Amino acid sequence: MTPHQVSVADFLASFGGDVDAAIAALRAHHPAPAPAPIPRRPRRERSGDHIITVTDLHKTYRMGRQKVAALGGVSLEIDRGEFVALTGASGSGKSTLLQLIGGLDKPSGGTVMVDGVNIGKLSDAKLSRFRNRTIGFVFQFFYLQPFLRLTTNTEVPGMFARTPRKERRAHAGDLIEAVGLADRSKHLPREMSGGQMQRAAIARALLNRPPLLLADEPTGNLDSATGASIIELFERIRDEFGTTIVIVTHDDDLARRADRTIRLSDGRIVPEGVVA
Ligand SMILES: Nc1ncnc2c1ncn2[C@@H]1O[C@H](COP(=O)(O)OP(=O)(O)OP(=O)(O)O)[C@@H](O)[C@H]1O
Repeated sequence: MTPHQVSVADFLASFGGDVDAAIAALRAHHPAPAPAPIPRRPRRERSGDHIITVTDLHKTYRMGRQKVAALGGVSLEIDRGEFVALTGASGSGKSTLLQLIGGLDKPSGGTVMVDGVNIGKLSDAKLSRFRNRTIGFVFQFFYLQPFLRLTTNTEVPGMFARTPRKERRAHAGDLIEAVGLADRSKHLPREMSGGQMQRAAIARALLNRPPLLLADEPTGNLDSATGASIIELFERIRDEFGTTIVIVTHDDDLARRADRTIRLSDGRIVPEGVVA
């Protein structure tokens, strides 16, 4: 034994045999390293195969006599397989734009094409079928059914799509595993953490194998480490399933991870390179 080496027994004895005190002293001496920042992935080449084309989109909300112009002529294209972050100050129109792309609300003017379909031309029934097949939605507050266990919660979009029970159950199981919740499949939402509930909501959004995933502040209700794991999950989904992902976010870490950021200001897109 060199003069600098001390046996475990001697080391413990110097704490009067108190193991917890010895561990605390070791931790203080070697603090846990700070989590490594998530490396920035190289920006992808755009394919030019547009899954979303928005042209001169306007949205004005009317509240009695008052009019609020939420979007004032937005045009954009998003490629198949792209991961895009919509950013901008509060009230700049991000959620409104996401809702119009998802067919959850009607524009006051302009068109939205998703997967080759002009969604403004669809009847309500056709739009609802189209949405269920083509778009997965993820929200800040998860919106899981509180009384359904994880497997059944994940199956819900398949019930609306009339997918045979056996098939949708098997796919729900695969997705639950893919989002890292295999050991929680019998849990109710209240028996899961916020990060686990968001993973569950993401698994559910993917059940009908939609080519497009829209997420409104998906990390808004999570701490930063949990948020980072959700960002990684989105990247994996984009890479493994080729899903196009569009996210509204205030989270700079999340926006930096996207292939492209589209910034809104007062209901319009800020041209790249311009400081809003
Ligand atoms: N249902 C509504 N009725 C009336 N005005 C609305 C409605 N929804 C949004 N607005 C207004 O439209 C504008 C854009 O709102 P939107 O929610 O799209 O902004 P946002 O950028 O997503 O904001 P935040 O980051 O705060 O969520 C805001 O001025 C808002 O007050």
